[in-house]
Amino acid sequence: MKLFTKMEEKDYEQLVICQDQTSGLKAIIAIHDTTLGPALGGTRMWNYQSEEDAFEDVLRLSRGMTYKNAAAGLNLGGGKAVIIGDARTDKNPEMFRAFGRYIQGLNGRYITAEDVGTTVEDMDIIHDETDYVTGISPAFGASGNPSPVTAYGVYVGMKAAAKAGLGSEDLAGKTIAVQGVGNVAYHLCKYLHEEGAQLIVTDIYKPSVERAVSEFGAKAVDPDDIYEQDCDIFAPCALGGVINDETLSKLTAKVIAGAANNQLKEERHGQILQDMGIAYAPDYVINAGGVINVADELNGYNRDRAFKKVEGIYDNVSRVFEIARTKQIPTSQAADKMAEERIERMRYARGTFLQNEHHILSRKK
Ligand SMILES: NC(=O)c1ccc[n+]([C@@H]2O[C@H](COP(=O)([O-])OP(=O)(O)OC[C@H]3O[C@@H](n4cnc5c(N)ncnc54)[C@H](O)[C@@H]3O)[C@@H](O)[C@H]2O)c1
Ligand SMILES: CC(C)C[C@H](N)C(=O)O
Repeated sequence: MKLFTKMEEKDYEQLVICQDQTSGLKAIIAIHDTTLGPALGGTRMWNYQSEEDAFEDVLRLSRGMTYKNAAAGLNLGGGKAVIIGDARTDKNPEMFRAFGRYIQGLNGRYITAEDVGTTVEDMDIIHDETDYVTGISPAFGASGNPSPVTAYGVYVGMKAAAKAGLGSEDLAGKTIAVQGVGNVAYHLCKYLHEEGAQLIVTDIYKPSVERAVSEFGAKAVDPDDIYEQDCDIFAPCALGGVINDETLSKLTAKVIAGAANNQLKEERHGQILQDMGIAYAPDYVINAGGVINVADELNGYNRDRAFKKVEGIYDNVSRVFEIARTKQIPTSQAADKMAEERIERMRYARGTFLQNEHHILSRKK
């Protein structure tokens, strides 16, 4: 892989490769853009097939965080980290201590949190080595697991998407197909069930499916069958790239709104969704609840304030649909436009020289 060519393509600032033989740590931190502030984004632990896959993933995810944080109105740039390994079998405390020291070495350029494969407990261990970590235990006055808050954001964002695509934000009686019922989607299903939606669920991990069936009366289907289910809304809540040439022809839903990052396999799939008349709530706009919640820790965490900010996802998703409608562009492009314009405006606004710069981390001192 030609790393510099890759970095130049989307203007990445920095890649940090971390290795610690004793603990088995093999990690990559990618900092995409720090125009708005320090790069905040989670750490994913995943058993990548190849090192190249890990680089591809961390690069894509870190850029996604630049757009997510910008679109959410946060004074934070975008970054992400991946640890190569099996989250069920390869973890040890020393691995996260070593990783925490690498983060500390970046002196606040990168702030981490949870992502797929990492937990509050892992963040607490990282916190033994650095303050540049969020999503740590409430015992530290912090916000804990971001997943339930992400789910709340997806729920309110789904309502906005339903209004755009189905003419009403009321989800009672609507059929919603949920792909992956993990940490976020479990809580999402709870909100949807309470509102009276009919749920169809799938997961490669059977106990999660059984829980959704018994608690929410969901209908269970095999993972490959989820796309063609007769439904109003498709909610991708597992991994990325699920909206692609193969799956598009199977979809019956009029709305796509879910938690997964990087749902579109390629940018052109956003245009295809528009041509098909499917209302797509761009992933990084609708799933920003977790990062909004952990970012609140930088001000001294307040749960009510964080939830209030997360409620703003309804307006943000609506705004994206409005931009898409007036400019006649896909919602994926409308979201990019919204995020890029904010970054550009702030690039100018923050150009004035200050001897003692005040920024989001100044509050942590
Ligand atoms: N946790 C958060 O706060 C947060 C915030 C923003 C975005 N996200 C994104 O949302 C998604 C879900 O996050 P999570 O924290 O719930 O992760 P998770 O690992 O708890 O849940 C994902 C679930 O998807 C299942 N899955 C994996 N491949 C599948 C497949 N092919 N078909 C069906 N199910 C499959 C897994 O078994 C798991 O139960 C991820 O893409 C994550 O990056 C999470
Ligand atoms: C900062 C985290 C809570 C990030 C989260 N995993 C996301 O993708 O938004």
